[in-house]
Amino acid sequence: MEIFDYENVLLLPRKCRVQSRSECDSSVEFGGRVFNLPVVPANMKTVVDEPITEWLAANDYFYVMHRFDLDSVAYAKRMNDKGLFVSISSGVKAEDYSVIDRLAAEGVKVDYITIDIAHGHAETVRRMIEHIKQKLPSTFVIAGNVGTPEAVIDLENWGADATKVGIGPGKVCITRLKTGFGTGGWQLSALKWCARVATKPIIADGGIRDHGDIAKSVRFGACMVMIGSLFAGHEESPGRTVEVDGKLFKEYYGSASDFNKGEYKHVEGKRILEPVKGRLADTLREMREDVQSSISYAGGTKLADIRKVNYVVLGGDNAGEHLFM
Ligand SMILES: NC(=O)C1=CN([C@@H]2O[C@H](COP(=O)(O)OP(=O)(O)OC[C@H]3O[C@@H](n4cnc5c(N)ncnc54)[C@H](OP(=O)(O)O)[C@@H]3O)[C@@H](O)[C@H]2O)C=CC1
Ligand SMILES: Nc1nc2c(ncn2[C@@H]2O[C@H](COP(=O)(O)O)[C@@H](O)[C@H]2O)c(=O)[nH]1
Repeated sequence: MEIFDYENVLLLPRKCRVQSRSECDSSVEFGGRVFNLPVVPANMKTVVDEPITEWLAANDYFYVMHRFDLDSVAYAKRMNDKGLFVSISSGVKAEDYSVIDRLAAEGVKVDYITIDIAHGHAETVRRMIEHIKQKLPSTFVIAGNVGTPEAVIDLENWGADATKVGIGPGKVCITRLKTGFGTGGWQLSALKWCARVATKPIIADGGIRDHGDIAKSVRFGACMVMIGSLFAGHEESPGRTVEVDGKLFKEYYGSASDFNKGEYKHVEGKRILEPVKGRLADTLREMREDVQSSISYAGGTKLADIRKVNYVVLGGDNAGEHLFM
């Protein structure tokens, strides 16, 4: 099996078919809606909050609200009242079942639910998928996180409408160090491996360091790409602003860090500082331009055309050119 990651793969251009990159369509259909970009900010407390998710929904970007210190039912109702689509997160504990029950009992419309736990290839996730499908049958269910084809096959068979792939590639992740497991360091080839068996959309989650990594994720099978660190350092990001030597930073911490959990138990995340880098809308505009450019290099006009390109693996035992997946 080939092992590679974002930093040692490059995609190969094909003859250009457009006169301007503005002709390239970066939009993606996901769960019955069309979004401007195949990109979603991570459902983490230092990445999204209510105002950011409102802005994303109102401007045709996909979002997943986090589930920490939040009344998800009240949040979903507020989004309903504003006429915005609802996309929330769920765990698998008793309190998460009661959230689903309340949403159903109170008739709250929920468009997307992401079941998001550390080790998503688990019977607990199977039971939660079944519960959501029974109580909220029209809700699109995303389940994860996983890192193997076996897990993708199981989650799909258990009723998930999409799976989220990535165990440990995140910038504030320490799962690899604490447990010895994960896809950190080979996330892109793990994605490729999972996409080969998937029959439903995959969200590639974690490890994106540059905008070009979005096109690489699409090339290797992602329909959507979840990003934390690249979004965490904006002026409106919810993380605390910290000044160091006259420079402004935003706090970015893992959902499984003691900073998020409030205690040091089963900690698999850390805290870092991200330099403040302007407004979120400007980054999204630049990402869109970069993805449009990626599509043009792929010799295409739409996102799916990126899937057709060849690639090279730079350095290491797997180095060489690859004609197809
Ligand atoms: N993508 C990634 O690499 C990772 C992401 N995270 C993120 O951190 C957040 C918190 O995750 P998590 O702690 O799972 O959520 P929760 O604290 O909601 O825990 C979910 C449930 O799963 C159990 N659980 C968690 N990990 C394992 C495991 N390895 N084996 C068996 N049971 C487990 C927990 O029990 P108990 O705590 O008693 O074991 C708990 O009952 C999530 O948003 C998650 O996505 C966390 C780690 C890795
Ligand atoms: N192992 C851990 N992974 C975590 C934790 N908190 C979040 N995450 C994952 O990271 C991505 C974001 O990755 P990035 O490289 O874009 O910054 C996020 O979507 C989660 O899947 C954690 O505490 N431990």
